[in-house]
Amino acid sequence: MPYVHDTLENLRKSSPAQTEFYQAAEEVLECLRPLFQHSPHYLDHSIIERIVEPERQIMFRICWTDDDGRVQVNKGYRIQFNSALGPYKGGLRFHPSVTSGTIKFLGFEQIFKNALTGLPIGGGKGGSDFDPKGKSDGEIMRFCQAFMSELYRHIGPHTDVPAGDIGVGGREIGYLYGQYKRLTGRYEGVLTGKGLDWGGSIGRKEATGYGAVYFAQNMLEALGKALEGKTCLVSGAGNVAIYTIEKLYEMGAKPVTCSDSRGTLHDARGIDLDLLKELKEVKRASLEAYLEQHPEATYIPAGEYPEGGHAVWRIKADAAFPCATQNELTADDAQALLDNGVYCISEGANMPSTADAVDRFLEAKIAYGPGKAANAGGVATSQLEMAQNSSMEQWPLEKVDEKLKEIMANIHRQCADTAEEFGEPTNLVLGANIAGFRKVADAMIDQGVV
Ligand SMILES: NC(=O)C1=CN([C@@H]2O[C@H](COP(=O)(O)OP(=O)(O)OC[C@H]3O[C@@H](n4cnc5c(N)ncnc54)[C@H](OP(=O)(O)O)[C@@H]3O)[C@@H](O)[C@H]2O)C=CC1
Ligand SMILES: O=C(O)CCC(=O)C(=O)O
Repeated sequence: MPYVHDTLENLRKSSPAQTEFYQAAEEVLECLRPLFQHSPHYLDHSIIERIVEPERQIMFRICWTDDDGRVQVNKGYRIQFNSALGPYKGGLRFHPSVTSGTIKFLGFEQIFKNALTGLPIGGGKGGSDFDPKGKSDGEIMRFCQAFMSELYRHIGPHTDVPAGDIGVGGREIGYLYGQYKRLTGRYEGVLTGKGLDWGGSIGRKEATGYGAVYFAQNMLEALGKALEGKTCLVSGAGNVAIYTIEKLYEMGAKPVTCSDSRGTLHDARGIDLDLLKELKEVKRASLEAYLEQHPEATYIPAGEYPEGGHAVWRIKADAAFPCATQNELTADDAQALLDNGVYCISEGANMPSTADAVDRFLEAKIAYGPGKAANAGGVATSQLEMAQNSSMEQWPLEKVDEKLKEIMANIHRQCADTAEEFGEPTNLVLGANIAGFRKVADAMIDQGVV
């Protein structure tokens, strides 16, 4: 199919250093080949050339003062990728590894993820190369205020609604919101993930992790299995990992690992969730401190596997939940998981498996839920927060959780039905990409050449 090949070639030339974006685009476009055979009109409308090009990219300088009185400078980004289905929606990532390519890949994935939710939200993403680690509360606040001093010009409750991602949680959303309010004088739903007393939705903090577990449950139910009694591997120790672990316990499963950038924690009796929350949400400490209360657990420092593999994926289990970051799970890790009998993978993180790892899972025909489907519960609940803000309401947990369950079941059904329609019933990557693309592409055609 020359169109797919040519578009990828052009991207390779026009985005030379954006390897993660290229990886994400290649996966989506390769999955679309059977769709174009069946529906060539998408090619006549040049949808693939248009969909890989962001509608707008904003890059800006952030100057802030550290606790020693020195002026620090960081880069800020917001990408407004596609608004065919609604206002741009997607998180902000603060991490030293962030480049324009990182934000571009995340924004691209967000288009299809948001489409799969069935809610009226377009795709966007943003962030900075600012490193929150080791910074005081005052430094975090001054950085967030400086970041918002530029961002506020580009966002609004009906244009672009940012939220959290790596390095951006409730504390940062609070400082960002305060500065938006100061600059604009408006109290409105311009960010999601807000505090529950000032416009936040009950259940948003938990939603990405809970949603990834609901997605796993949907995949297992289709196979006549359940999560109850299963041993589970979780990577990461942040927002998504913590609430994945919480929901796994509620489902009667046993999560035995979590990890951070320094290493992996393995507690064969099950991770002590209260202690994990205290270490990560309150003290912002390293996982090693867990051993002070649980000396029988093991801590494996990162770098143990010289070929780039990760200890968290080398432990015998039934299901795995990658919840840390992109490309954290390599082909060797995938093989180790398969060799150890893992038959269900639900991705809480965005693009955590390398392309080769995804191929191994698809070849093995295990239950594999790609991030853009499995972790969509977070952004979906953000849209529920927007709906509550618009109507000046706050819904009870039961209502939010019921909707989240329904949305995740719907996403699973769409992915599975579309995979079936295109003759690969176990391939939810194909199903997610075609189902998400079709919604956005149809809306783009309806709205003309803009
Ligand atoms: N928050 C949300 O609602 C959503 C998040 N996601 C995705 O989920 C993933 C996790 O996000 P979230 O939990 O919010 O972020 P947090 O910042 O809360 O946690 C991130 C976790 O991942 C670890 N981590 C980050 N980068 C690396 C790295 N390069 N190597 C090893 N470990 C790393 C961190 O360890 P350390 O603290 O040591 O850096 C930390 O434990 C990301 O891929 C994000 O895009 C997807 C959908 C929604
Ligand atoms: O809640 C949101 O708006 C976005 C969450 C997010 O960044 C993601 O889905 O990757």
